This record gives sequence, structure tokens and C-alpha cells, in this order.
Amino acid sequence: MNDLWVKHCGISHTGSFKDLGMTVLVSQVNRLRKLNKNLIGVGCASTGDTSAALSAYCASAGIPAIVFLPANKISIAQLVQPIANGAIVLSLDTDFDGCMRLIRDVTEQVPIYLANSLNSLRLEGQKTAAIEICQQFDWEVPDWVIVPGGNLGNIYAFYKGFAMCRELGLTDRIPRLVCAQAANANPLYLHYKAGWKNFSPVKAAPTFASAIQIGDPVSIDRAVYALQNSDGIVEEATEEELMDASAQADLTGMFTCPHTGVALSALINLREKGVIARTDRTVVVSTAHGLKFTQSKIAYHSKEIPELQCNFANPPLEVNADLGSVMDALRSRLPSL
Ligand SMILES: N[C@@H](CCOP(=O)(O)O)C(=O)O
Repeated sequence: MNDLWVKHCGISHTGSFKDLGMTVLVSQVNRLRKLNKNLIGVGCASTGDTSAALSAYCASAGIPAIVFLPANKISIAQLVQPIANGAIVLSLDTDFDGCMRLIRDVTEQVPIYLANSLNSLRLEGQKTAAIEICQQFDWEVPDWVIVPGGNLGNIYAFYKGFAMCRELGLTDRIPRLVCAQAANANPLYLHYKAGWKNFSPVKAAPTFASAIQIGDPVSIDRAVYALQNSDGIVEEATEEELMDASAQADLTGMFTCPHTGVALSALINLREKGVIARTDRTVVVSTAHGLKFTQSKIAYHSKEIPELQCNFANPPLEVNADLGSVMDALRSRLPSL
């Protein structure tokens, strides 16, 4: 492709796009508390990125953060972020959907402000990524924007940003949106394939794209609206596809998260099907920093994932510390030596 772009939203304070919305939300809670509104803290359910952003901004504002995490289902880097920022961290023996149900119940009973993306303040912040894309292309709208989707607030936030630019007359159209899901956690994909009839949540299976391991997304209706109004598409990616795509992207110098791998796999699939043309201006949204996901990257490059080929693995060479062995190792990788 000759007009392919990656919009990096993970090179930010806590390493994911969640910072864009959370700074808006926590600022508003800060204001409400200063107006003596009874809010004892801010809470969320999370697969790791929302909790990191919430904890950081709450710590900065001096507001208690309460995060519900599915035990053993997020990366160590993501787990340590709220711990280090002093949040109240509940590691729960359930999945994300279970955590989400619990935090909704809790926030209905006590004055803890809910920070997940069903709160429109989050979306107002996140939509700025779409506005930035338009601005960065000098207000020319790309043909396609591909966004990984789990709880599905972000695909709607992108739609909102693009729709706002069009309404303000800054742009003349909105791009076609693609929501990319992991095949192991694909309720939106199944809904799309069924012609948007009768949405059913799924039990999300483990995926390396752990931040989108969600079977009952809270923003399902908004996501459907965004896709229907942007002539959108939903694609899915297998574990092999998403890990390979992420590793392939890293070979260009990026350091992508597995969710970006999902979006890149969707692009590859849609190119192969002829839906996206070689010359289409296409933006793939990279949602988090790859350094949050080093465990899965190490497993991939060590070829320690039995069910995957790990086609782009680059394991380190174990070499004796003598000149002959070192030269042999270099010759094995540099034929011209
Ligand atoms: N991937 C998310 C899941 C929660 O989504 P949200 O956008 O509703 O907060 C996470 O990082 O926790």
C-alpha cells in the first residue's frame, strides 16, 4: 500500500489512548468535588488500560481511584500501574464482563463515579484522536480508519470526532470505519455477520489481545450506530494472525501492542478480499504501547506458544563467548560476511 498510516495513541502518559478520555473525566470529577458534590472516588472495571489511566489522573488530582480487574487476565505492566499510583485495586476471580457488572452495581449504591466509556466524558476526550487525524491530513479525510474494539466506546468516539469535523464544515465526509476484533472475543463481529439482528453477548475466550477480551461490550449500541453511519465493516483476527501482524509491524521499527496487531490483521484480510484498495488512504489506530505487553512478545519470539507458528519470531542466538563462535553466529545471519 502506498498511503498507509498508523495513528499512535499509545505513546502517552500511561501508554494507551485511554489517557485522552480520562483526563477529561477526572478533571470534571475534580471540579464537581470542588463544588462539594459528594463523590468519594472514581471507579472502573478494566482490562488494564482504563485502570492505568484512571489511577494516574486520580493520583495527580488527589482523588481515590477504585479499579476492578479480572485476576490473572491483564499484563504485569498494566497491573503494576494502578498499584504504583496508589489506587484501591480489587483483583477479582471473574472476567472483564463480571468486573463490569460489579462496578455498575457498586456505583449505583455508593457515590463512586463510574469512569468506563459508557460515560460520555470519556468519549469527548477520545474523539480528539479523530480530529487530530483530520488535522494531520490537512482536513482531507482518509478513506478508511481501522480501530480495535473491545468494550466499543472507542469506535464510537472516532465516529463522533469525524462527524463533528464534518458538521463544522472542516471536512466534507467521514471515513469508512472498520472495527477489528479478536476472533476469541468477537461479539460485534458475529452481530455484524448476522445483519445486525438480535445482539447476543459471548463468553470471551483468552486472547493475546487481552485488553479487548470482552464478550458483553457496554457500548454495543453506539458501536452499531457508528458503523451503520460510516458504511463500516467489522473484521476479526485469529491469535496467529494478530501476533504475526504485530511482529511484522515491529520489523518496521514500531513496537506494537497485540490490539494493534488485531487492527493490522483486519487490514491484511480486507486487502486480500479486495475491500481496501492498494491506493486507499488508510489509518490503522494503534491503541497502546507495546511495552505493556512484553510477556506475550517474549513468548512469541521464543516460539513458546505451542499452538502458533510464530512466523516472524526472532529468537536471540545463544552463542559461546569466543571469537570463533561469534563469527559463526554472525555468518549464519549475514550471508555476505
Ligand atoms: N480495554 C478497556 C476495557 C474497558 O473499556 P472502557 O473504555 O469502557 O473503559 C480497558 O483498558 O480497561
